[in-house]
Amino acid sequence: MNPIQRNTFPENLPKDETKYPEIDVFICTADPYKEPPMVVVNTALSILAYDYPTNKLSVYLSDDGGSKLTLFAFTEAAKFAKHWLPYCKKNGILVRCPEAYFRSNYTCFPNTHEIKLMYENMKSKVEQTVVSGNVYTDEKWSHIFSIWDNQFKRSDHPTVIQVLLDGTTDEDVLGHVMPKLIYVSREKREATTHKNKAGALNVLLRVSEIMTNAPIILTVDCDMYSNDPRTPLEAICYFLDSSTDHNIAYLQYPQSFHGINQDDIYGAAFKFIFEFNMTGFDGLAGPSHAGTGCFFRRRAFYGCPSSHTSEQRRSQSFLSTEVLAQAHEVARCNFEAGTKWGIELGYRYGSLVEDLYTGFRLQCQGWRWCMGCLDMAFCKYNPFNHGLKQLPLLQVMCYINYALWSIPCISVVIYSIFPQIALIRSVPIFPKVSDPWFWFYVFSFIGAYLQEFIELKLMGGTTRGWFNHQRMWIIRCLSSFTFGILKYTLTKLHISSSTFSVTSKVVDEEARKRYDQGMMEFGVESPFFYPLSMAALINLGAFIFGILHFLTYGGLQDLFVQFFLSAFGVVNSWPIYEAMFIRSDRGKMPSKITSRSIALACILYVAVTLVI
Ligand SMILES: O=c1ccn([C@@H]2O[C@H](COP(=O)(O)OP(=O)(O)O[C@H]3O[C@H](CO)[C@@H](O)[C@H](O)[C@H]3O)[C@@H](O)[C@H]2O)c(=O)[nH]1
Ligand SMILES: [Mn+2]
Repeated sequence: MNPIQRNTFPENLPKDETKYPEIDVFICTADPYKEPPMVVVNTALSILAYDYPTNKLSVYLSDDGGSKLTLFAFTEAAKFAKHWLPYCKKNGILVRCPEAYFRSNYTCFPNTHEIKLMYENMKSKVEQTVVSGNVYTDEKWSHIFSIWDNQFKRSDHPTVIQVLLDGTTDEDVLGHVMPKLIYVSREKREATTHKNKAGALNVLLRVSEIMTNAPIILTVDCDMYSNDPRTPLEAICYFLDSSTDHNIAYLQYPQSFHGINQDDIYGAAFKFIFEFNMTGFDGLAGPSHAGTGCFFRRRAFYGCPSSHTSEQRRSQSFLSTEVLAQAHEVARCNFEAGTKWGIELGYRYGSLVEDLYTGFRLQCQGWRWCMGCLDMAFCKYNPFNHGLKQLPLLQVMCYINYALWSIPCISVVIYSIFPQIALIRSVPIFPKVSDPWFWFYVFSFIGAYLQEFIELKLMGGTTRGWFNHQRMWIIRCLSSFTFGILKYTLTKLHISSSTFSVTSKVVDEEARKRYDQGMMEFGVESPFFYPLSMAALINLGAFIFGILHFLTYGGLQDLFVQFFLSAFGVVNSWPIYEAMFIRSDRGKMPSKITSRSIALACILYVAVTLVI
């Protein structure tokens, strides 16, 4: 209704940098094999190298993988940072994630080659360590790995907190103070639940409060490097500007994905969310929170805008034994028992999409700006009930749109199977072409698709990109959304439990090449493919039947809508037919899935025909 585009003018910030607020940055990682430590290190380096007073910047790494491999990678990163930071700052480098920088078309400076060599040495050292699983390190660091004894398990271990750059004695090669870098792996015990990412962030909230207590917090996923070193300066423009609302709880940067192929075959850029929905949300009560790339006011986590928390500086050095002991204490796994953490304090629990949910709850408290979605739709503080009491109606509708994101899959499943089977049985179920109601279907179909097309075009998308986007939506409905709803139902019936399964960030070079050529991957034996390939087969059968019907009896007046749906299904299923019957590369559909899908499609057909 009232989309907002914003601009900042960091050049107008006070010249006196001592007036800038301190920033605590939280990076989360959870698995050294799905999230290779080098990916995490690159993200951290892009942030350590920010153009921001280094004595005001502290980077905390939360390692839910409890991995000495990740810690080792960070000890190496701390050493490399001493060269990387001055290199970037002196030469005004824009991309400060070394991997992305060295992959780009970079300009050569006198020591570029030397730095590149250093980076590559570090990379191969870390990658070899990950493969071997054995850490060999210099004397300076070796003692910090002793905690990984035989008893130390990923799901059962004490808290580990290691200060890797302390902000005082650690200087870069030019003698400048470095930002602080702190590794935190919270205590894990098998008997306690750990609340996934929200739990990890709440531990970092408490640990950082004890150690540095910066009033501004930035949260980042481990694979989301920062692509602009001036980001924190832009962010503080909002927090320091006395003319803006003091109730700004958070400032969400859009996620932008690298490595997406030309026509985005997986519809993975989520431009709708970041370019369209966010600006619209902003015109209401503020954007939704998207998990990563978000600056928060620390006090937003502690209550309503009017409530006050301690923002005073601590007198003790953050390296003192007392401070470290306290930090260990608040990272204990049963620290939250009986407290309001996760309910009224910090990141809110109860949804696998802690980001959307926490943002929504913060806005409900009066803060401005800003299978889990279903948790959010049906929990105590759902948008319908809780939201309507606190937020404008349109804002609530935006959240309902996200909360019920997966529900349209019910109609997609129905529309991809039943009209087609009815077509094969020559049973008309939609109005004939001559019936005025036929135009209702034409209008709905064209209306929905044209709107999406225009919006994607306005965002600079290609026509193929739009086609892929709509195809992926159908694919998601027939796979992840359907399974998501099933899983949610089973969880609510206590037949199954919900878990946060971390997305793998490992790049398979062969699959990468296929992706660049625009080929989809079906190469794993995933049950997700069954509904998809069954629907593809049923649509193909119906389409062939429709053609035969037309050739034998002429006109398809009565069955036109059904024929159109199956033709549309066939066009959308093309990559699935290729994967089932034509391709021979490793990304093709496993033959077991193909044969089972054929059998299941036949069974479904017979079962439905017995009913209609
Ligand atoms: O127990 C856990 C589980 C996950 N993570 C971290 O959470 C982040 C996101 O996990 P990922 O597997 O990459 O999930 P995505 O679905 O890609 O993440 C999107 O969706 C999440 C849930 O809405 C948001 O938290 C993320 O910011 C957003 O990028 C990663 O850095 C993980 O290391 C933890 O720290 N602890
Ligand atoms: Mn992710």
